[in-house]
Amino acid sequence: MSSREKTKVVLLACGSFNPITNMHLRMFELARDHLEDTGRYRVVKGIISPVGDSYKKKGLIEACHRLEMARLATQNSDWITVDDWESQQTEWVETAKVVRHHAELISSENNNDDVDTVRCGKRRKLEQNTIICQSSSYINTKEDTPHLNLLCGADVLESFGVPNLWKPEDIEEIVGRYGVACITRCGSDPEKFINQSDVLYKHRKNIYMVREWVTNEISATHVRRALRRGQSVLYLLPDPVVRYIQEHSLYSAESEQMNADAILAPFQKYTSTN
Ligand SMILES: Nc1ncnc2c1ncn2[C@@H]1O[C@H](COP(=O)(O)OP(=O)(O)OP(=O)(O)O)[C@@H](O)[C@H]1O
Ligand SMILES: NC(=O)c1ccc[n+]([C@@H]2O[C@H](COP(=O)(O)O)[C@@H](O)[C@H]2O)c1
Repeated sequence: MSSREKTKVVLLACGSFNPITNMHLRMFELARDHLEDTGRYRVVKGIISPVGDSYKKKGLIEACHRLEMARLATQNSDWITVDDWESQQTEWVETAKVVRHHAELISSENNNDDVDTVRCGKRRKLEQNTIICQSSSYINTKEDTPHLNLLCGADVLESFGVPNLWKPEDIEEIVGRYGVACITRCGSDPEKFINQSDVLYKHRKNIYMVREWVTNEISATHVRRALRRGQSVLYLLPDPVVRYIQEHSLYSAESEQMNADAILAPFQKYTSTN
């Protein structure tokens, strides 16, 4: 399959990134390798979308710091970017809505590309939604619009089963319409979980299981704990992130108590309507 025939994919990771770790970055590399190894996909972009402060997770520090650390971590990447749309919303945004927002952006950007291709006067043939621009031998089709996949760890997939955490229609939309690239994580058994869930089993072909053979339990929770105890976090996080944390004295016993008495936004939202 030539690279032009491959489906373009954008990987979107939603999470706390409190703080961003090397494992978060590695997830993107693993998923890109896995998808491209199939010979059917070309991963064109990775997006990191830190959750907003109104998510109310215990120990969640301000989004401005989490965003800045994510930006520092990806400053040398030529394909992973950070997006602040989600974190700028006044209320917590369901992941399905975040995915939809980015899918719409990608679609509108791609449609603009079509218009530009036509406007540049190089259009030779318009056939079955296919615009062939001969001078650059660039073929742009409606099918060429990159497809969005949610990138997550197996714990997020398994959290779909937690009562009042996810709306069933959101799970259906994320898995059925977009698809998920899921990185294995110690202590999780995503294949078993998929088999036990009717909706995940129905859409199992849209779930790309990405195995991390070098089992790696770098977690943001562990990093925050080490920081509270004055232990080194070097090599767990990108160096500029370590420096940023030191400069701003982030992550203390006090910051870990943030939202300690709050109810996580999805529970607040879905429990009260039941
Ligand atoms: N070691 C890991 N292996 C696989 N996936 C991971 C790993 N660490 C984080 N992820 C994934 O990265 C995404 C963003 O993670 P997020 O920051 O929300 O949680 P986290 O890193 O598990 O942090 P915390 O420890 O604070 O819960 C999630 O999809 C999560 O599953
Ligand atoms: N119903 C939902 O859309 C829903 C529920 C729980 C977590 N999430 C998202 O999952 C991500 C990871 O959350 P945790 O850091 O709590 O694992 C966050 O971006 C959060 O917004 C979404």
